[in-house]
Amino acid sequence: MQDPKVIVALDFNERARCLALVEQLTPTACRLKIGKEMFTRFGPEFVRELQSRGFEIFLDLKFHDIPNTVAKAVQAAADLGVWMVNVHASGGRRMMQAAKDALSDYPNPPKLIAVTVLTSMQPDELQEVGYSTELAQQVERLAKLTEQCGLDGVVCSAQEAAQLREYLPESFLLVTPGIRLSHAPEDDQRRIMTPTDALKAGSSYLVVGRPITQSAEPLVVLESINASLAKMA
Ligand SMILES: O=C(O)c1cc(=O)[nH]c(=O)n1[C@@H]1O[C@H](COP(=O)(O)O)[C@@H](O)[C@H]1O
Repeated sequence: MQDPKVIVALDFNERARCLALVEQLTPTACRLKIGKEMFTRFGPEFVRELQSRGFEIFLDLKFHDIPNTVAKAVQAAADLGVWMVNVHASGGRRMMQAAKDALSDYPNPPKLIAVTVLTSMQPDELQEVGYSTELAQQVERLAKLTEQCGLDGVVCSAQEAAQLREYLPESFLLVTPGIRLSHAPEDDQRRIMTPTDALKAGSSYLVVGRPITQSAEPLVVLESINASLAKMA
């Protein structure tokens, strides 16, 4: 597969257990995501270890800080040679532009994307933290702002993908976590969708964690997702 659609979210507290899973996967079948848990425990060295096995890495640290701090953090991610890195769109225009500008001198910069509204959030929780906008409207607002700032795409739930695709070009990446196979538990996710529905709705990449990592047969699950997506091509 030239451009695998699945990004496997590696959220483990043990390096060895994580590597035992990674050994079953191949860079042609998926990319890998390292997030806050593993990066805080095992640091950049672990990212390099996975890269040395040929995997492209989405460094999911969701930077959200003052523009200068986020710009420097994004440069640190670029120096690490990751494929993708993210910030929170709610950090605002100046923060996102600073992050984008910080990558301008890199010949092959990571894809820079922004989180709109976390896929674990549901409408009442958004209201509770002070947003009076409808959830889908808030996603749309932040996606438009992200595009205006020149970033490569957004993280959103696949439930919003079709709506966003109405005015965002194919080249603008919609990276969608909250992917669940039918009948699987939603866990702490709230806005979920199956892999094929997500792709149909316009997702560019699917972030899949527990449905693969907690499965007794992770490779079988990954291969069956890839096969179902391939059928749609
Ligand atoms: O940026 C992300 O990757 C992300 C954004 C979001 O809105 N929701 C979300 O679940 N994620 C990440 O995607 C992964 C989803 O994992 P599972 O719920 O196990 O499939 C986790 O590593 C989350 O940190």
